[in-house]
Amino acid sequence: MSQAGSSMTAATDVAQPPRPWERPPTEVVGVTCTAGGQRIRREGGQPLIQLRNVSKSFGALNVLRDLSIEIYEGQSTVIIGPSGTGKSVLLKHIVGLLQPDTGEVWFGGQRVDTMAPEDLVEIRKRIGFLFQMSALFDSLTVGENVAFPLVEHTTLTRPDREERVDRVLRMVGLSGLQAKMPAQLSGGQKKRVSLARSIVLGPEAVMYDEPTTGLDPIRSDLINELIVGLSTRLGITSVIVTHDMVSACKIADRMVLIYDGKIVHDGTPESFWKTDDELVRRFVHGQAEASDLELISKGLDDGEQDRSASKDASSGI
Ligand SMILES: Nc1ncnc2c1ncn2[C@@H]1O[C@H](COP(=O)(O)OP(=O)(O)OP(=O)(O)O)[C@@H](O)[C@H]1O
Repeated sequence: MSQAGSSMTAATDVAQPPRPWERPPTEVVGVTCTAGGQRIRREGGQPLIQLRNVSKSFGALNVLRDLSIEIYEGQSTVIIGPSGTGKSVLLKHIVGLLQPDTGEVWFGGQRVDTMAPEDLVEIRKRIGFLFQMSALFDSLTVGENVAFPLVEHTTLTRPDREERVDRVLRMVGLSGLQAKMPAQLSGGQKKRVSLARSIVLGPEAVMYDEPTTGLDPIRSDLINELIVGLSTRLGITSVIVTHDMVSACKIADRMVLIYDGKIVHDGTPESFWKTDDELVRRFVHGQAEASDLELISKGLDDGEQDRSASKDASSGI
């Protein structure tokens, strides 16, 4: 009895840790940006891609708001931001899959958004696009999937195509899988086949839309290494949309945070972890906003009360 009494006293004396929304805003929690290791964040060359004052709405939804950005040759630029903030929409503007309501999009000194469809085909040969889903043709073999852009856009002979397919499959660590069907591959292998297809035409730039989504940490790391390798060894300009902060730290020479259709922070990954900007800190540390946490907490309180009320009712109290 006395023991129970003293432990109760001790429990009330112990200072309780602050609840998540009570944490001081400047407190650093979660990961730091060490995933890049010894990687040197590279300066880019000339601007290869430019969005100038781009605005884009879908009905009443304003997605991009007067957004301007220059993406530099040879650099890996990682775009981060909350879901639905327009990151994929931005990538689609670069390859001419979407046109801005106002503003301009340029690639390699050519204006993309007003380009005739036949010229756009030429631009798209210079830009690889790795979609969120692997988007492989299920009825074609791995080799046929990777060769597809060569059949569509080149006059290479079959042996030359096969030689090129072999080469890119070797680059992504999948040589010998030409005859497999996509259904026989793991998620990570499908991504790599898709990446091989994106680079088979020898593009100057590759757009990656959430390349590691759905992959385990080891397979994600393999994709990250490939992205870094393609950029540092082949000089491919990369634009990567991701929610994965570990990947972002590893891949990025430059990171850009889009919030509410605008760029709110732009710099090296390290600058994101050092900044005092509350919005940026919450995003990179994966901290929900206090107002959302309070709402969830209130909802859980209600749920708890409902549960104990229904337990009381079923036990006849
Ligand atoms: N073709 C379209 N027609 C109508 N609405 C669209 C279209 N494309 C995108 N949107 C809307 O624009 C908003 C931004 O979409 P987007 O895919 O760019 O978001 P995101 O930042 O990439 O999000 P996530 O991180 O969840 O992938 C979303 O609300 C989406 O529903």
